[in-house]
Amino acid sequence: MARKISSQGKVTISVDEYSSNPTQAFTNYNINQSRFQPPHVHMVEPLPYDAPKPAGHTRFVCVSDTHSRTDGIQMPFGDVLLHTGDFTELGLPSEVKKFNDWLGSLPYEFKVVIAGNHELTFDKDFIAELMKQDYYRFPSVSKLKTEEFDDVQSFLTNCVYLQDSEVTIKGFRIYGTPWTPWFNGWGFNLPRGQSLLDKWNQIPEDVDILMTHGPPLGFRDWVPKELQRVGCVELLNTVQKRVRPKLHAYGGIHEGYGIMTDGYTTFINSSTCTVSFQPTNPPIIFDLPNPGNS
Ligand SMILES: Nc1nc2c(ncn2[C@@H]2O[C@H](COP(=O)(O)O)[C@@H](O)[C@H]2O)c(=O)[nH]1
Ligand SMILES: [Mn+2]
Ligand SMILES: [Mn+2]
Repeated sequence: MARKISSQGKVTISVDEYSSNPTQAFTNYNINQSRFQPPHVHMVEPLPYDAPKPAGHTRFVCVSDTHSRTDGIQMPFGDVLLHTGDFTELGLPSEVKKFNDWLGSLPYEFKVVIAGNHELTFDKDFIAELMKQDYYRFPSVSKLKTEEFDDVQSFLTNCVYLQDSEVTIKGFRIYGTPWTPWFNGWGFNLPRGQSLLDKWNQIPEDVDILMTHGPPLGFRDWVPKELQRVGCVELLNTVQKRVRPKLHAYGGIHEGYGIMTDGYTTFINSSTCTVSFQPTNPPIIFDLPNPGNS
């Protein structure tokens, strides 16, 4: 059982027995708990850009994984931009500045951004380790001088940058966190299981919108070339059993672009880039009723 309720009614998530094998966890949850079955769980058609925004709603524009390829993206009308990481290829200061200029050119009232595994310079422990190594896995990063990237977050002047932190915008509590399951040793990678769960445990209850870089298990997390699900099992349990946001926005798995619901939370994988890094998937818009509007 991946969830416990304390005498104070607080839900505690524990590490799932199949945490390290998400494909197996998916099968187990499906067979034993019908966790991914209709009618509650299903795909959702994206809202057309010309759909009128209902009164008393805020329109969110979700993008992710733009990977320094923003030039041709047609941005729709909306109120709040949510970018869920991998806005660069390597987190180079020049890329971050270019991304920030692009943000500055967009008309949204608010813009909220998290990092992904490609924002190497944003992960201070990762970059410190990289600088110690005498072989050059990422030559253009390794040749940077520390003072060029030390304060890289400060280049993001045209957005709110979240890193294991939250902001309230238009009454919505929005929490953002960049961590993803270890894959090829990039930034913000952690082993599946307790290490990632420790990060998810920092997400407060009552968050309206959760921004992560990668997907939870079972919701737009399929990697066709490997016939595998790669979403985080502990993230799924945290979202469905403890935090229960209205919107979970992410990217990370480019092939998983699309929208699903479990009947309560809407899951949006808005990866702009395809698996071959072509920036052809359009931003996804989503309307939420303003908090306090009944
Ligand atoms: N089998 C896995 N494949 C993964 C995982 N994370 C990412 N990927 C694959 O790489 C691309 C691009 O990701 P990026 O972070 O380099 O932009 C993604 O679309 C997947 O095909 C993983 O954890 N396991
Ligand atoms: Mn990516
Ligand atoms: Mn990524």
